[in-house]
Amino acid sequence: MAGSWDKLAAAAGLAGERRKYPIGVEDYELYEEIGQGVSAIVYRSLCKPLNEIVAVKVLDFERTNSDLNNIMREAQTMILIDHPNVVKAHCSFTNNQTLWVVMPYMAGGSCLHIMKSVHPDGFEEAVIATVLREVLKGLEYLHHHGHIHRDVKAGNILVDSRGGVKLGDFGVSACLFDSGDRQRARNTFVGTPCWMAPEVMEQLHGYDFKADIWSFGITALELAHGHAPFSKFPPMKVLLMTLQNAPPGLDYERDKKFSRHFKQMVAMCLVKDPSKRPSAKKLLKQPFFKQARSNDFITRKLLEGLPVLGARYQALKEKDEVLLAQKKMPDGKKEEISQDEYKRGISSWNFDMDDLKSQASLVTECEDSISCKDSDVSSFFDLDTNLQERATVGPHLSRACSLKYDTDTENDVFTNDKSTVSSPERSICLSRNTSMHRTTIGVLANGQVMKQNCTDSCELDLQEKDSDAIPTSSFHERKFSFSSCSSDGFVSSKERFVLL
Ligand SMILES: Nc1ncnc2c1ncn2[C@@H]1O[C@H](COP(=O)(O)OP(=O)(O)OP(=O)(O)O)[C@@H](O)[C@H]1O
Repeated sequence: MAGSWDKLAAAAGLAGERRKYPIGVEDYELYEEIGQGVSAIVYRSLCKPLNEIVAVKVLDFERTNSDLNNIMREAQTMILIDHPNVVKAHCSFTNNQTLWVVMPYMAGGSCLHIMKSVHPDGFEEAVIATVLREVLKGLEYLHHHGHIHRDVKAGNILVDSRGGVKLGDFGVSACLFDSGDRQRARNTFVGTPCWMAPEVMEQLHGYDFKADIWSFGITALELAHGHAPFSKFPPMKVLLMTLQNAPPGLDYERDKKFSRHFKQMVAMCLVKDPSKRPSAKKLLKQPFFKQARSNDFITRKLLEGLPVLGARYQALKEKDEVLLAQKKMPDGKKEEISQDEYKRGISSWNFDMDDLKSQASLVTECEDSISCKDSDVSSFFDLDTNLQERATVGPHLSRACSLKYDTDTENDVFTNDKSTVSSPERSICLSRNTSMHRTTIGVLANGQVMKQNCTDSCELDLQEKDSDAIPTSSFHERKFSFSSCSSDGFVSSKERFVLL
C-alpha cells in the first residue's frame, strides 16, 4: 500500500495519456474569483494554449503558516491523484510569493456554496446519500493509498457541470506513510474545528484515517441541516464541546424526516473512539447508500437553475459583507475576532490544552449561552407539548411555571438546592449539581432565559434559533439536557437537568 503512490506516479508519467498543462503564469488568464480559503484564492481561468477553462488556486506563501515543502508536496500529490471522486491538479508552479495550482473547473462549486445559495436548510436525503456515497468512494481511494484528507467538509465537496461529485482541497492532507518508514498515526494538529475529530484535538496518541470518518459524519449533519454542529461557536469552544459533549447526531425533532438508516450511518461515524468507527469501505455497504442515485440526479436536484458560479460566489460574498456591516459594532468586532481566531486556528494548530482552557475561559458565559438559545429551550419544552407554543413568545413563558416536577428525570444527579432558584422572577428553573459546579437555567417572567453558575449568570435571547447547540445522543437525554460551561470554561459532557 505504501508504494501505491509510486505506482500512481509512474502511471501519471505515461507519455501521451495526459494533456500537458503549461507551467507559466503567462499561459493562464485569470477570470473571476470563485472561492477563497484561508491562504488561497481560486479563480475561474483560461488555459490559453489548450483553450480550456480551468480553476487556478493561487496560494499566497505569506498568508500560510505551513511549511513550504509540505505545500509543494501536497500539490505534487494532487497531480498524482487519479480517481473520479477526488479533484486532481493538472500542474502547479510558483510565481513570486505564490504557488499556482491548476485544477479542473468544478462549475457547480462547493456543496457549501450551493447550500448557502439555494438550500439554506440543507439537502433532501436522496441528494445527501448520493453526494456522500461519492465522497466515500474518494475517501476509500485516498485511505487505500495511505492518505488522510484531514479537511472533509461541505466546502471541500465540489460538483462539476455534469453532477460529478469530488473531494477537493488537499491543503492539509497528509500521508500516513513517511518515505520508507510507515507512520500510521500523525501528531500534527490540522483541520477545521467543527469537523475535527476528538482524537485530532487531543493530540495524545496521534490519529489515522478514522479522523476523516468523523469529519465525514459531521459533513453528513452539515448537508442535512445547512450548517455543521457548533458552527456558531468560537473555535476554542467548539474544541471543548467536541471533546466533552456527547457526539452530535440526527436526533432532534426536526430530524424526524430523515430515515433510520441515515441516522444509523451518522451515529456509526460519530463515535468518539476512532477504533469503533467503520472504514470508508465498510461504510459504503451501509443500507443508507442504497438510495444514492446518478450524477444526472445531482444535476437535476442541485444544478438546474443555479446562477453561474462566479455570480453566485460574488452574491454570497456581498451578502456576508452586508451582514457583517449590519452588526452592531461590538458584535461586528466579535465576529472579526472570531474569524481571526478561525484563521489562526486553521493555519496553526500548535496550541496545547492548557492554552485552550485559558482561552475558553475568556469566552464570556453570554457568548456561550447564545448557543443554548433555542434548541435547549425548545428541546426542554418538548417535555410538554402544551408548552411549545409558550416557548416562542416571551411573556407566555411565565405560564410555564405550572410545570410539575418530572419523576422521569435523572434524580441521581439532582441536588435540591433551591437557594439558587428561589428568585421570584424566575418561572422555571433547571438545576444541575455535580461535584464540580452547579448550573441553573431559569426562564424569567419576561421571557428571557437565565443561566446561572455558582459564580456568574447571564441572559439569553430566545429569538434566535440554533438547534445544534446541544446535541445529545438519546431522546431522553435530549429532553433534559442543556449545555453549560463552568466558570473554568469547560462544557460538561453529560449534563442533565431537572425541573424544580
Ligand atoms: N476546482 C475548483 N473548481 C471550482 N471551485 C473551486 C475549485 N477548487 C476550489 N474551489 C472553491 O474555492 C474554495 C476554496 O478553495 P480551497 O478549499 O481549495 O482553498 P483553501 O485555502 O485550501 O481553503 P480551506 O483550507 O479554508 O478549506 C472552495 O471552497 C470552493 O468553493
